[in-house]
Amino acid sequence: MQTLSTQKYQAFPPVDLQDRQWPNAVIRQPPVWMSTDLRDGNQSLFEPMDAAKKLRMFNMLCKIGFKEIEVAFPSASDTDFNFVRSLIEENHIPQDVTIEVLTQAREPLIRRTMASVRGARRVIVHIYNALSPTFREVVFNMSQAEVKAMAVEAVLLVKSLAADMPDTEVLLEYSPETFTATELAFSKEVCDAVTAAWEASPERQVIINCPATVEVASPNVYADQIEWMHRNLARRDSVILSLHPHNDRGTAVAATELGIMAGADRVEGCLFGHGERTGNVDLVTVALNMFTQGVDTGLDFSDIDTIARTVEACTQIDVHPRHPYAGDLVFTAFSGSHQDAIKKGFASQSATGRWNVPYLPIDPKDLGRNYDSIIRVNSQSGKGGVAYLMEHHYSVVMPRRMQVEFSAVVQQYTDAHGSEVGPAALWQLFHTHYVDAVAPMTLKDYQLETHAQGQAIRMHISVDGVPTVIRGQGNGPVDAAIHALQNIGMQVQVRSFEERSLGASASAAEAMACAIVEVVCQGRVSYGVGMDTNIVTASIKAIVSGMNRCAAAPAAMVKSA
Ligand SMILES: CC(=O)SCCNC(=O)CCNC(=O)[C@H](O)C(C)(C)COP(=O)(O)OP(=O)(O)OC[C@H]1O[C@@H](n2cnc3c(N)ncnc32)[C@H](O)[C@@H]1OP(=O)(O)O
Ligand SMILES: CC(C)C(=O)C(=O)O
Ligand SMILES: [Mg+2]
Repeated sequence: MQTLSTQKYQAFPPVDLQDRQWPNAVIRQPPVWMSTDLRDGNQSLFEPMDAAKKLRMFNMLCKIGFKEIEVAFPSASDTDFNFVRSLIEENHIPQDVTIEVLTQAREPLIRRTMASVRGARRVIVHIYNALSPTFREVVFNMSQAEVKAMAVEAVLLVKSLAADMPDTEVLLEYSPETFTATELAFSKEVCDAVTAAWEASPERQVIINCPATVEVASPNVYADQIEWMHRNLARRDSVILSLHPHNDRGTAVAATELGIMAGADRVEGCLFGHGERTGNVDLVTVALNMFTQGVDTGLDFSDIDTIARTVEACTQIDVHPRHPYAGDLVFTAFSGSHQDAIKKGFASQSATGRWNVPYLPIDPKDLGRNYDSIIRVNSQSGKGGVAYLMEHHYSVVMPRRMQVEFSAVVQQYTDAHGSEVGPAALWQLFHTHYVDAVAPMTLKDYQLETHAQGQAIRMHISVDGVPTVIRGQGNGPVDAAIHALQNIGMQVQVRSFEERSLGASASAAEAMACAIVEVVCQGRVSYGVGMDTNIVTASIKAIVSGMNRCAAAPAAMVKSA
């Protein structure tokens, strides 16, 4: 095996911030959200979105509630330029939404960018240049002063071009690209120069966006970097401090949350974490994390499935089934103890409305998802999940001991088949093992008569194919049937008896009565189930089913009386 050298990499140096405040902060307000799905998200697709997809995504972002949307890099292509033009000329931009456009800090690109937004009511012009030592040395071959001048000249150019567009309110955003890998003091120096060149004031704020262009350290380091900027930037009241985390280390969500705690006002990212390489921060997760802490985020993810399907259609990339909140499997519990706890949690929801269901940090209903997919049954499942599905889909409420008995049946099935068993297959198993347990004894028909002492029954049964008529009396039909069976020498008793009508969801069995009896027969105990439109017939069938199951039960499935 090849031994990799640890000399190749080095630890990121900690930020010198002795009295950091962010660890004690609590997020109580949402940040300003900015979606860059149509820019950073779009530049990283195999097939960038065409105009129709971009418009579909734009409309959805507006519907979710984003008020700032980076719609393009207009100098990159005619597609992007024309998309901005069409948004403006065809009046697609709601009054309360501000579009944003990105450009490198280069004169021709800035001019083209400004041309693209002519006529807009309000626009954020976003310029960037990389500040880190590697970029200064390797990409630009420039000194710190030259890189700083590049940023300032770009700001002055935007300012003068904006002055020629009196009908358009132009806001400035500046990003020191590669912020996380840049000396903090130098980032501040350039950002302060930008703020001054723009003549930012509390009434004319500038957005200073500090990107983790590449995530290079643990999220607490990003938080330190942001708090350092928050405390040291000049004219802080004239600055909207913004985050733009990427997810190279898989910690973009954490970095964003800590960055907000550290003083940031605004967050840029993409739905489901689309974006360059490992993606931008996932705004769905960040916002819903906040929502689960009681923060009103201003973003509406109450139909998360439609949002996910739309993003998939536009990006041609699937949302992972385990993606937080939106993945197909996130509201699914397979393992037995989880299913049991969730079932109990649902049953005990209090009137206070406070969500308190084990294993589920959010109510699936708040995302427009239903409970159907929550509990699924495979070989890791236990009685709780099986019982939940039978009750939820078919209104069959099994007594606890029956749950144990039936889950052993299901376990045998899943062990043999190795795959998930859905509600329909469970229903089939339930029929096979209980409702259809009609041998060796079968009930053909019966007649009941009411007497002063109670009821008399005459039952036509067959045992091992031999037809027999039996008779008995009792204080009710079930009691009479038991006596009829005992009268021919059958050792049978009913230990518990329950009946209920099956709900409308039991499609195959609408208006059916379901009787469940716990029968003791020949020293064995088993449950029997009878279903019929007539409640008495269902009860007698249940007794027969229980006796047949006692007769057939292998030793391992028999529980002693
Ligand atoms: C981190 C981010 O996501 S930044 C956004 C990145 N997005 C994109 O680049 C998508 C769209 N980009 C494009 O269409 C093109 O790259 C353009 C139009 C911006 C530029 O195209 P070109 O001029 O052909 O340059 P190219 O694509 O090779 O980019 C490299 C050039 O950009 C320069 N550059 C890179 N970043 C910046 C910057 N922020 N400001 C100024 N120049 C920059 C490099 O120094 C290099 O210049 P050089 O050719 O003089 O050495
Ligand atoms: C242009 C900037 C904001 C960017 O996308 C990045 O640094 O990741
Ligand atoms: Mg980016």
